[in-house]
Amino acid sequence: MDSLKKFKENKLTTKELNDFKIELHSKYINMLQANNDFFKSKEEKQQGKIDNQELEKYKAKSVEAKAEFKKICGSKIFIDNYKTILKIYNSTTKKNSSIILEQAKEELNYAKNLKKEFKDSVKDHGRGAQLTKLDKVAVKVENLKFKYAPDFPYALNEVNFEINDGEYVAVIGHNGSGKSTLSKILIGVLSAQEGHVSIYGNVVTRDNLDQARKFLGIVFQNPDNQFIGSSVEADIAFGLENKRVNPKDMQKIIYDSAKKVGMENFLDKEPLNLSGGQKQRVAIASALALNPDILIFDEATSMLDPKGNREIKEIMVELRDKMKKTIISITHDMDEILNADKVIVMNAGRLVKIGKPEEVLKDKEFLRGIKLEIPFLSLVEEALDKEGIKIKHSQNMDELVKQLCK
Ligand SMILES: Nc1ncnc2c1ncn2[C@@H]1O[C@H](COP(=O)(O)OP(=O)(O)OP(=O)(O)O)[C@@H](O)[C@H]1O
Repeated sequence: MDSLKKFKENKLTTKELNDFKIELHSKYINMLQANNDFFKSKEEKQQGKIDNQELEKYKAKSVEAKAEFKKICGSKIFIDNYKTILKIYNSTTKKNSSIILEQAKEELNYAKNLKKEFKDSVKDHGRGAQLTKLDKVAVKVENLKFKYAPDFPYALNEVNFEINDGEYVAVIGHNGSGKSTLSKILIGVLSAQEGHVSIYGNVVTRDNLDQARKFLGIVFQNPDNQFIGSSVEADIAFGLENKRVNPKDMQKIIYDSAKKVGMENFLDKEPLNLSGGQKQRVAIASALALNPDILIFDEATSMLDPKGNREIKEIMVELRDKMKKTIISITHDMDEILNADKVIVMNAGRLVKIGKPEEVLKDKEFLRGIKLEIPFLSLVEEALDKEGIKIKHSQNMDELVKQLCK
């Protein structure tokens, strides 16, 4: 049988491969969560809040989650497929002419590496990229198209945008508009079928993905499942240890990163006893320790109470203003767009608007039409405008009040 035919018979479909990557990601997150719950229950047991039986339940859940993660890493559909493809690939003599086979090997190699990389992708960014900055544009997305499977509709369709170095960009859109898909592509969990992502002028490919990721720090939605260490200090240290940072330098890096988010007095605290906002601050400190240029906040405020939500938004602004970081915030929270330099509006997989917040907010009917809520502040500005009171766009209520009281 020729190798192409053999390959076609053995190939994972796009859908199977994408499902595998997503499942792997989700099992990994579950494992972290269960691990944290177990840590927390140990402390609660010491404090006499729960009994041994309860503690054992948490332990069992954590063991189960670890086993599930291991299971998916070694899942038959994946390993068998990978081995078969490799065997066919290795036995074929006309490697150069067999482009499909070459692509298949790459694709499967990539998926295989994911299990190694996932630990890193959560904690381990910005470790001094080896790729050179070739451009002032931090992130450029060109004609990006992505489908979860060939017969599915496009989850992303001809998406184009640029994010300049030092810019704060909010990506908004109703459920199903493509925000999560875009974020998964930016952090390299999924790869687009068409189009490119460039980071500082480097087109991201499978070969340089790991290096390109070093420019990125990521803060996820759920503050609880981003911890690995048993104290704030250990947690921030985790990524540094992985990068084999000289232990002599670590103390200072940990302290400085914690200080940037106002957590320097919490270094010996157990992360799970912190508030949601504080946990997210530690997650930001862990990312900052590796000095990434770009920070992606993936719905990072959505599980926080109003205080935590405010804290994190303020930190995002500070990171841009004081540390000149590029901020990409993928969010449901329309209020957040007021802080941004640029807003990207997604709808049904397409980028439907891009511009400064005041430009995007001009067309309120359009935003309402794609089921987006207008920020309260803009409604106030609109009402004032109708009364003939002209004011500049404000980022928050304090600014608005100041303008009115001038
Ligand atoms: N794993 C998947 N398999 C198949 N289709 C998917 C998968 N994940 C998302 N989709 C589809 O892709 C499209 C974009 O979804 P996506 O999750 O990126 O949107 P979103 O804007 O992040 O939505 P939400 O705010 O609800 O998270 C939707 O039509 C969705 O149904």
